[in-house]
Formats: sequence, C-alpha cells, structure tokens
Amino acid sequence: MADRRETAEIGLIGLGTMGANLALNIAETGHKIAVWNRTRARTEAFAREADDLAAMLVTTVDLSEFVAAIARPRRIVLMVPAGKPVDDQIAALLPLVDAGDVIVDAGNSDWQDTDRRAAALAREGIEFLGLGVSGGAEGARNGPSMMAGGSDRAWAALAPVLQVVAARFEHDPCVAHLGPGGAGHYVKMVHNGIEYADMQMIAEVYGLMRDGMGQGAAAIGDGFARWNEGPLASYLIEITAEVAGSIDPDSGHPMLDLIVDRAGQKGTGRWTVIDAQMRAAPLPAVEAAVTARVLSGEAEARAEGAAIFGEAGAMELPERDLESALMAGKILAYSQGFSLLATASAEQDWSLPLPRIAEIWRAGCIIRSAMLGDMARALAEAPDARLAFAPDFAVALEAHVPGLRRVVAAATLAGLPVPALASSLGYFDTLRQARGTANLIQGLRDRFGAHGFERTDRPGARDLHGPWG
Ligand SMILES: NC(=O)C1=CN([C@@H]2O[C@H](COP(=O)(O)OP(=O)(O)OC[C@H]3O[C@@H](n4cnc5c(N)ncnc54)[C@H](OP(=O)(O)O)[C@@H]3O)[C@@H](O)[C@H]2O)C=CC1
Ligand SMILES: O=C(CO)[C@H](O)[C@H](O)COP(=O)(O)O
Repeated sequence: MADRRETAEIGLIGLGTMGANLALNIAETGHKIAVWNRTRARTEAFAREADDLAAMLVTTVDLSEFVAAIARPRRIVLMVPAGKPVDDQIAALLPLVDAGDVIVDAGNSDWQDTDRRAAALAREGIEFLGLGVSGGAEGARNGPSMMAGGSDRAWAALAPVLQVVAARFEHDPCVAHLGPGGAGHYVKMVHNGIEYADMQMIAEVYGLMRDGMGQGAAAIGDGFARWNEGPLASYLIEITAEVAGSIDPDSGHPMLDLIVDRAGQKGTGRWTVIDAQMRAAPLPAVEAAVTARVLSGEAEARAEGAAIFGEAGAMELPERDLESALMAGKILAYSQGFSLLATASAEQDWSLPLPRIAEIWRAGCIIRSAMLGDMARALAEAPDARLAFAPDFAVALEAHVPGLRRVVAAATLAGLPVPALASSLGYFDTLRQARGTANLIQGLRDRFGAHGFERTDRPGARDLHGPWG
C-alpha cells in the first residue's frame, strides 16, 4: 500500500449529513482531504459514493492514521454534534497533533464552550477556529455561509480553503472572520434564533391559510411560491412552497398533511433566548418561536384543550395582508437579531462587523433573503441604529404593519394562534409608544417593596418613593 503520510491538505472528522457534504465540497474545490468517522462503515459508504471525487479523498480507519495523513501545519475540521463529542474528539486529537496545528469546530457549538476550548488549546500551542456553518446539507455540498471566530493565525490558515468552499453572492464569498474565540459561533447562534422566528411566522401564516381559510396544502404552496417572486423572496419561503406542494409517493396525500405537528430543536434557538435574556436584550419573536416549539410537543394538552374549549373559527383575509404580515414580521425579527448582536459585540468587546454579517448571509445560509442586501447597506450607514428604524425599513414597516395588524386581529378574533407575529407587533407598538406604562410597574414595585423610582419632574434624583406609607 502506498505511503499516504502527509498527502492530504486538510482533514475532516464526522461524516454525517454536514461533514460528508462539506468534505465533498472541499474535495471538489481541489483540496485533497483526509476523512475519519467514528463508525467505520460510514467512512466506507462515503468513499463508495464519492464517485469521481474519490481520488481527492484519503479515507482512514483510525485517528493516528488520519492525523498522519495531513500535511503540516495540520488543518483538522470537526463536524460532530455539539457538547461532549467535541470535547472528546479534541481530547483524542491532542496527543497526536503538534503546536501550530489548527483545529476547526464547524458544528453548532455553544459559543462559551468555544471560548473555553480556544483558551485551553492556545495553552497547548494549538490554534482553534469556531466556525458556524449554515446551509444544511445542500449548503455544505454546494456552498454554505460560514461565520468564523478565533485567532488570526487560525483564520489565516483556513481562509484560503473556506473562501473557495463558501457560497458566493455575486462574486463575494459568504464567509468572514468575525472576531476572537466564540464570536463566530455566537453569530451562528443568533442566525439560528432568527431562523426559528422566521420559520415560526411562516408556520403561523400556513396555519391561518389551512385552518382559518380552508386552503389545501397545494394551494398554500402556490401562495408561498407567488410570494417568493416578490420582496419576501427567501430560501425559507421557497422551500415552504416546495414542502407544501409535495405529495407522499406511498399514499398520494400531501406530504405536509402526514407530518406529525411536533417540532424538534437541537438547542441553538433556546440558547439565543437565554443569552438575550441574560443581556436584557429584547428578542420577543425568537422567544415566541422557542415557546411554540415546546408547546408543539404538548400534543395531549392541546387535544384536551380543543375538547374543552372547541377549535378556532374561520377567517378571511386577502393574500396581500398575509404577505405583509410576513414582511413586517421578518424585518422586526432580523432587527431584533441584529440588535442582540450589537449588544453582545459591545459587552464581549468583539467589534462584530454587522454589515458584513448581513452580507455573508445573502447566500448559502438558511435565512438568506432578498432583504439582506438592503440590511447590509442600512447597517453600514448607521451601525448603531436599530435596523427597524433605518429609513428604508421604516418605510417598509409603515407599508406592511397595517397588514400585520389585520392578520393578528383576524387570527385573534378567530382564536387561531399567531404568537410570533403578535409578539413582533407588540414589539413594534411598544417601540412607538414614547410614554410607556412602566411608570405603573415602578409605582407597584415601590408600593410593595420600597424599590424606589425616578420622577419625571426631578431629573437625576433616584430612589424616590411614593406617598403610600
Ligand atoms: N444538519 C444540519 O442542517 C446542520 C447541522 N449543523 C451542525 O453540524 C454538526 C453535525 O451535524 P449533522 O451532520 O447534521 O449530524 P449527523 O447526526 O448527521 O452526524 C453526526 C456525525 O458526528 C459523528 N459523531 C457523533 N457523536 C460522536 C462522538 N461522540 N464522537 C465522534 N464522532 C461523533 C457521527 O459519527 P457516527 O457515524 O459514528 O455516528 C457522525 O459522523 C452539529 O453540531 C449540527 O448542529 C450545522 C448546520 C446545519
Ligand atoms: O444550524 C442549522 C441550520 O442553520 C441546523 O439545521 C440546526 O439543527 C437547526 O436547528 P434546530 O435543529 O434546533 O431546528
């Protein structure tokens, strides 16, 4: 057998959905790649199915053979589930790698784990890149959007590969070095939070069309396909049309009607909400989306509730109002996400390049949307401003909020749930209420707990109390 030591330019561990596709993508861009997977049968199946890319692969059966196959300084990409598998894999690699080698964690890791791992590996002289990868299987294979965090050296080592593997928007590769340590995984986490909100609002509109307006899956799919031709154009709207329009080959029924209404979640949406709460950053659309996924799992309670209270009634609305609701909801959800990024950037001292983040989301990722180009421009013009208040988006909100309002009102009157759309509307209406209602909250807090308040007529004076004894 030929000596394969140091013949590969890069290595990848974890040949699941994402890893296998990313490895083929890397191979196709002309980089010889060593691969290793915990379960050997998967490596063998991967090699069999690689067709004409097989010559670009160095398949290996154990970790030492894998490490030895990679040219130095080694670049090793992990594409395994977040948490313990990443720690275990790094621990297994440590005795085999050398100072100056670079380990890349390309899974959806918790950004705080990435910070911890970057610091621990730096003490061993190993460079570490936390790489958020978005685009699902298709993106990994044909060009994902990638959000990198880590040392300059780690980025410099990986950039030549990542820039050719990434999706392109026009000629611009959708990958960037966004900051140190966990910055890339943080941005990916917020991307996924926005993804949750976007999907939940789409699902709510689907629910109105199905339960309120009596439309079948095919008609609903047609509606989404039409919207994908306009300003709502985005990957999630496009694949909603596809999913709603698909027929189950076994039964001949619409596939969508046969899927159990219980949503899974791997954690990034929940992490985004927890992180936003810890920073006191409002993120209502994502909160509503995470709660909706949790409630989707409470099928028995929902059946019991339907039996006690009865199902919702019918409603009628023009298609353009539903489109407007999604437009306004999308702008508000992205705006909340970018505000969270701005808050975290300041608190972590990351200097996150918000316009560049919007740019690298224009292609390859799950939340790619026709709006992101305008968002990048708005964030470049006023980096500290709230996206929803940027001139173009303020105009769009003026145009679409009335439709959102009619949709939330009609759904509410019919008894159909629209928690993410309603929470976005509540966020919008709160932001336009110059004199809010928290004066009463403060009065009550002072009344029961002597918590103190400020007065409108005595600026600067704090910890004042009311006349309630
Ligand atoms: N699927 C998606 O759309 C996306 C996923 N991601 C993230 O990418 C990562 C991989 O996801 P995905 O490819 O979908 O997952 P899969 O479940 O398809 O594959 C997981 C891979 O990790 C390996 N693995 C699992 N546990 C361990 C372990 N303890 N030690 C070593 N290897 C292990 C598996 O090996 P084995 O064959 O032995 O089981 C398999 O190769 C995750 O962090 C995920 O969140 C990111 C973006 C999109
Ligand atoms: O990162 C992704 C897409 O961007 C993954 O598909 C992720 O698994 C989606 O999150 P969840 O499984 O919680 O819906």
